[in-house]
Amino acid sequence: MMGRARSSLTSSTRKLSAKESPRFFRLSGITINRPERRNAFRPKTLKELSRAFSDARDDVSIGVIILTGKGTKAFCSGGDQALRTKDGYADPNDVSRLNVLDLQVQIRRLPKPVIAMVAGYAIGGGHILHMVCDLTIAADNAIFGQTGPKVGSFDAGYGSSIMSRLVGPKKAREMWFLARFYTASEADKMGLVNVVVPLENLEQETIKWCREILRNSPTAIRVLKAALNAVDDGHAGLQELAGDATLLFYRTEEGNEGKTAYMQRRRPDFSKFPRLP
Ligand SMILES: CC(C)(COP(=O)(O)OP(=O)(O)OC[C@H]1O[C@@H](n2cnc3c(N)ncnc32)[C@H](O)[C@@H]1OP(=O)(O)O)[C@@H](O)C(=O)NCCC(=O)NCCSC(=O)c1cc(O)c2ccccc2c1O
Repeated sequence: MMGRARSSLTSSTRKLSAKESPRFFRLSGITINRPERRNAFRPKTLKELSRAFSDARDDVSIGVIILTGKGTKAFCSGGDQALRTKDGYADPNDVSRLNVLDLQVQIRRLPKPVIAMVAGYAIGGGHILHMVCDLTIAADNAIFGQTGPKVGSFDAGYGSSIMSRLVGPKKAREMWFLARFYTASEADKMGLVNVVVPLENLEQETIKWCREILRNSPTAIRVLKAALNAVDDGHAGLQELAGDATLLFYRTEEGNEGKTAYMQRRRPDFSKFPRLP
């Protein structure tokens, strides 16, 4: 699969072939690498994931990010229950927190599309990670579900609200209250995923979707992601969208005139800029 290995995570960038890849058309693959634990995440895993997402965000040559799990048995089985404490999750000799919540916010607000590439189980906190991604490409062996009420946990944040948006309030109640597992084809019918493909085609299909996105305007996609999240994310969503407006303004002559005038100790001259209808 994608990239070079680190201890519990692989994070790498993968260039498309020169023919189809102008300089700015690249995708980044981030892999949770604990297949022996069905890719359950530890706090350390989450810190590494956060760093990898941050690197991919800051790399202006990266247009799309793929999040996946190592192997074909699981995308992610949620928080490592062996590291669960009374205050959250903790690596040995570290503080306890529910640190996956920070990663969910990071993915949600990252101004590039994040695609979950799911083979095998996407369960518990792992199921929520795929839901906060912008798109989900699922293999036909994928299985989706929450276990919270069975293992004494729940995610009443994005794990509930985004799910309800995706599958509707009745089905979201079913997923959480009964804690059943759903096949890829059931998930497809429920609107939890974008497409289901044979396992052997999963990576190829995901890259195909990335290429289609990469052909389109990065600014349009950036603003659309912020806009599609804005209402649900309240002030934080508005801040993201508003940040995009400021970013675009900074790139205009009008925006630059204000800064230049300040630096040149003169009054700004905005007279030549139209008051658009
Ligand atoms: C995912 C499974 C259905 C897979 O079943 P399968 O039969 O294929 O594999 P095994 O059960 O034999 O698993 C192999 C091996 O991995 C270990 N393992 C698997 N998942 C975990 C896990 N989450 N934590 C620790 N260890 C795990 C398993 O014990 C086996 O080890 P051996 O030593 O026996 O070989 C099935 O594995 C399964 O149901 N797993 C548990 C799923 C689960 O309940 N996840 C936790 C949900 S709660 C959560 O994720 C969560 C996290 C947060 O950070 C939150 C933060 C804020 C709010 C809520 C949160 C939250 O709910």
